[in-house]
Amino acid sequence: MADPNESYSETNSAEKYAEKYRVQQFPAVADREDPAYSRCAAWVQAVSHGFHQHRRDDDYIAKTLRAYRTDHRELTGVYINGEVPEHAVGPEVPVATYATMRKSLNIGFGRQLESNLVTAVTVRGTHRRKGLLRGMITADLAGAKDDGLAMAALTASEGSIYGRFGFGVATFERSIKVDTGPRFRLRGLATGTVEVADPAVLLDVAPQVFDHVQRATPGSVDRQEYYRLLASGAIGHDGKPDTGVRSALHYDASGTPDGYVSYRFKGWDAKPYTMEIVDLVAGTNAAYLDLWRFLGSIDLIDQVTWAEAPVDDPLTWALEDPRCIDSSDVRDMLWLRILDVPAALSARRYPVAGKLVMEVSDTLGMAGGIWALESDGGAAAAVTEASGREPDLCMDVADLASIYLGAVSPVTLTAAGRMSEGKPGAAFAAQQLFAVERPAHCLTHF
Ligand SMILES: CC(=O)SCCNC(=O)CCNC(=O)[C@H](O)C(C)(C)COP(=O)(O)OP(=O)(O)OC[C@H]1O[C@@H](n2cnc3c(N)ncnc32)[C@H](O)[C@@H]1OP(=O)(O)O
Repeated sequence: MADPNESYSETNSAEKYAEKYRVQQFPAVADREDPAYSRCAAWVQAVSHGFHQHRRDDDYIAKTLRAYRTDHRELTGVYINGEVPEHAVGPEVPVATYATMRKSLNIGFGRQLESNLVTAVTVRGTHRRKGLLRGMITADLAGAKDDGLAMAALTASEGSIYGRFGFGVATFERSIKVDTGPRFRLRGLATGTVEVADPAVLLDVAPQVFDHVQRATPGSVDRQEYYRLLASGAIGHDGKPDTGVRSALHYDASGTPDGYVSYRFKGWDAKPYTMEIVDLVAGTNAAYLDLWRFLGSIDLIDQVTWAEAPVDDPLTWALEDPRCIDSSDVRDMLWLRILDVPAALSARRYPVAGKLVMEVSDTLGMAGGIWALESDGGAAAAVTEASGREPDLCMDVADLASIYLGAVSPVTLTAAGRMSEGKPGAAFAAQQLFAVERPAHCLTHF
């Protein structure tokens, strides 16, 4: 990794504040006897503060750091140099936090690209807008590129923060409420079996089932340890075991689990009576529909809600009455940042034959240039440096990230004035080149 202090001091605002702050980067430590544990514990408290959550107790911190350790998270903290005012939070608590872990991203047709996942970005309100985020993120992206990674990814708290750092929205999600009353009927018949299971089995089964999704779904990001804990009820959003979580498994014809749903009853005070999906992971089309058949059949329940539903959802087309779905809050989900354009383009498979010369601009100066992409419509694609050639399509690196998984159309980005065509029809050609085999969707928040 690049030295965070070095890149940090390269930015103007950082130079100004270099004397006031110091940046430390360290791995997550889970052993309470380790002298570095308390630094990690203070870091977790700072993240909770940054996201307006409760102060964390020792148990929560221990569980969190165990999960972080499993994911090999690297933590960054920015600390005040010297004294803090009397009674203020101590200098051992960072004023800014940032973390990374490395996981696979499915980039279409089963191909996986190791990516730098950015998470837990916070800057204490009393130190905001002094360039602390800019310092941390530019150092980290440069370090990830130096390590040979072509891609960084994050999920954003606000849509206005990360475009300036070259991130573009690459997948979407929506919230749905599904009326499971008498009009809920799916076309066709169940092909597998669904059975209720002890949620604890998901500690083992959830990662196995998710692996099917990871291999089959463009846009999917391999999951962090937290998810199997969440799905099994071992940890709720407050860090305590969630005894309200229930689960059901879907079995294929051979009796192997290939899907699961974790869900929670919202209580007799919440009308209409509602089952809330905690996690729904289906490795096959059949598992997905059968799990919905099961959810639609739960007695005494009027509706099922899911906050992480796909936008292009087979459920809509499987329902005899698609208006059973009340959909809201369609929103950006996965943001990508291409660190190395030729490496990212070469990693992809393109479903049609074609040639495209792309000019990519990058205000951070990391990944700009002109490249020619030539695909034979099969497994092979050549990406060559093409400085001096007339580009067919010009774009910012954030827009290339948006079209990379096929979920955003270059035709739309051209209409929006974000891309420009040097050759008429180039945006449509790019749309066909960047298409993937099924709609991109990411079930992993991080
Ligand atoms: C991947 C994740 O973890 S997403 C979670 C992000 N964190 C949060 O939302 C928690 C609450 N917010 C915060 O902690 C902070 O306000 C942060 C992290 C969003 C920004 O940190 P800061 O140190 O204030 O940002 P910094 O000073 O480096 O600003 C860099 C640039 O981004 C801009 N910027 C920063 N935050 C925002 C924002 N919320 N909306 C719009 N622009 C922003 C700044 O104006 C600045 O622009 P410029 O360089 O063109 O002048």
